[in-house]
Amino acid sequence: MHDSDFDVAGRTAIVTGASQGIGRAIAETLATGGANVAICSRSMDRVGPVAEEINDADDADGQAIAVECNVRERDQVQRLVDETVAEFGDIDVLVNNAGGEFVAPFEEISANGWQTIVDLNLNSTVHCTQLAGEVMREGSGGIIVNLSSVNGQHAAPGESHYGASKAAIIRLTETLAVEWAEHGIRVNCVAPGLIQTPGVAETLGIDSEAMPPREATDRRIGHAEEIADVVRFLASPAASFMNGETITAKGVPRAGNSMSQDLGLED
Ligand SMILES: CCCCCCCCC/C=C/C(=O)SCCNC(=O)CCNC(=O)[C@H](O)C(C)(C)COP(=O)(O)OP(=O)(O)OC[C@H]1O[C@@H](n2cnc3c(N)ncnc32)[C@H](O)[C@@H]1OP(=O)(O)O
Ligand SMILES: NC(=O)C1=CN([C@@H]2O[C@H](COP(=O)(O)OP(=O)(O)OC[C@H]3O[C@@H](n4cnc5c(N)ncnc54)[C@H](OP(=O)(O)O)[C@@H]3O)[C@@H](O)[C@H]2O)C=CC1
Repeated sequence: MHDSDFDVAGRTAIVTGASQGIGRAIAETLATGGANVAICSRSMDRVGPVAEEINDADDADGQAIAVECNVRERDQVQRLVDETVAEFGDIDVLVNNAGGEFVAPFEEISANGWQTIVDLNLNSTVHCTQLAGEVMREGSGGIIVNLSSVNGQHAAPGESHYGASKAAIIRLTETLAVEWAEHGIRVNCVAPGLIQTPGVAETLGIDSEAMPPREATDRRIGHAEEIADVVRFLASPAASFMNGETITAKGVPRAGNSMSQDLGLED
């Protein structure tokens, strides 16, 4: 009989942007599975309590450290990598989760506005992947999971900067899967549909109290934990034959951009 291996126990994972939302759920899920996690956000006041909560939790076997790091700044990413190695000895998994956007028509996005979103989503992924990847290449390989979006796969109005940066992440994932296979590094990607997070609540004003449970199969907005579980799969040996892939997680399959449908902007 085949014994499946979804185990992440004993691994060390960096999760960027983990003070709330999807990143926080990923950190909690990996730690519950026994992984040690190094989590970051721009503010120690916000990310520190998440690490404390993980370290205090009875059901999380893994340990957590919090690092203040703006992933748009390469020198700060280097410190995140160095502190992770100093604390846990190695980096097995990198989850490039930190990201964000504002919604605006293309003609109203200034040069700095465009640069900000590309830096936040794409260039931050480059910094983290190059610097953590160096540790992985010098060691015994590793696993990288990038966060794209259905907006990186399909067009949506007001999302030109975000969509372009998230589409680029998909192609970067595919390219690195080819380039770094010889180093024992797997690189995959998750493309979520609309997920209820504090960031989305802030951007779109969606009420988090009205969420149907995860078991519901109707048209609905997703839970952060439903993305975290996909990431945990990709971070485990069960995904050993997956490299360069993008897994879409958007609930009931529909053609086109599910987000605008979720928001009632399309049938
Ligand atoms: C069909 C429907 C589907 C709708 C589909 C909806 C999809 C939702 C999917 C969700 C995806 C997510 O990532 S959810 C998570 C999203 N949540 C967040 O991103 C919340 C956090 N947001 C932020 O921190 C900010 O919004 C963000 C801009 C990203 C970073 O802020 P910063 O302080 O670094 O930057 P700022 O200095 O404020 O701004 C930098 C430049 O950007 C410009 N800028 C900032 N906000 C702007 C705005 N609303 N409109 C125009 N321009 C803007 C500023 O004017 C500046 O340019 P100049 O004036 O020229 O200097
Ligand atoms: N929610 C959704 O519907 C979807 C989300 N995604 C993607 O999933 C990821 C997470 O989204 P979501 O959880 O909704 O986002 P949130 O806005 O809820 O959380 C974003 C997290 O990233 C951190 N962060 C933001 N900027 C930086 C930075 N420069 N450096 C370090 N940390 C940063 C924030 O912490 P702090 O403010 O403390 O710095 C926070 O912890 C993003 O890449 C997003 O694009 C993709 C598709 C859909």
